[in-house]
Amino acid sequence: MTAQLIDGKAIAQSIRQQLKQKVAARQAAGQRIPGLAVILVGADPASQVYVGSKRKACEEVGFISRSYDLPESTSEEELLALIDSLNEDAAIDGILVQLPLPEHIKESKVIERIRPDKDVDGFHPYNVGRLAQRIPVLRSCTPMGIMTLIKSTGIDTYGLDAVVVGASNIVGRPMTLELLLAGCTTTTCHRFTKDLEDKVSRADLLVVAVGKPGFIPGSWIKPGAIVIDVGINRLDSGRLVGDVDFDIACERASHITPVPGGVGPMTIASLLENTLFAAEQYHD
Ligand SMILES: Nc1nc2c(c(=O)[nH]1)N[C@@H](CN(C=O)c1ccc(C(=O)N[C@@H](CCC(=O)O)C(=O)O)cc1)CN2
Repeated sequence: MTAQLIDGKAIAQSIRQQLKQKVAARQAAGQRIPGLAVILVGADPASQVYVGSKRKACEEVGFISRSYDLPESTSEEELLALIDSLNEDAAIDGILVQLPLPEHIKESKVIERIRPDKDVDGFHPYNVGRLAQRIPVLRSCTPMGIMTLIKSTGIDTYGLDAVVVGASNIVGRPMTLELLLAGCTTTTCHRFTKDLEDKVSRADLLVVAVGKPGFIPGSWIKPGAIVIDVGINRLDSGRLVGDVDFDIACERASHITPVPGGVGPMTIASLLENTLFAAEQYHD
């Protein structure tokens, strides 16, 4: 078997195209243009790339894009004060603070300061709690994008055995909640999980978000499984690879996401979808 590639780059592009048309229609109807504020603290090179892509995508669909590049030395109080002012800014529908933050700033405090109706990252405990209670509103971008990719395969998720490897707040935990909502029997694996191979090899649907190149050997993949690789690892050669041994996994899986061009672009497409959602549902 050779797996079918799930083309996140193409799907994300089509979402951006649809959003562009919706924004143009709002403009033609004399409605307000949605606004997204993107905050970067420090100069982490990967974060700079991701923030740059978010701002570019924002402008491409016609949103108002506000950029705040703050020095590494920014205090927690200064960042919270900026969030307070954006919370009250009527032109801004979404506030995104790029993670990770410098160590002297407490992430949970920053996330909780963003008003839940402007939390387009979907990280606020209110929004994660809504997802946990099956009444999602603003959903975490990477898991939301992954659900769009899975839907694009046309496969019915009800009753599938799903395994999520990684239990971060950004991906693993909200991913588990999304899959539960989609009717999967879901196992979340983490650093204390015993016999990972046993869990992974039973997965009809596998999501891996660990950040270690080749962490999951291809031989562990259940024949016919759907494999979603969230990892983005840059090798010394400069090549980007995922967390799954792609070549062997391709021989066993039915569907697989590539790295790059799989989950990454969907994170950004979901952020834009959330920003329009916030404008329409909360601020119009
Ligand atoms: N506030 C947030 N911080 C972070 C998030 C997030 O959703 N919100 N997620 C990750 C990083 N991330 C978004 O910020 C992200 C990662 C990767 C991509 C992407 O398009 N990747 C490309 C490859 C890009 C490259 O050349 O390096 C791909 O996979 O094709 C977009 C966004 C952590 N922080």
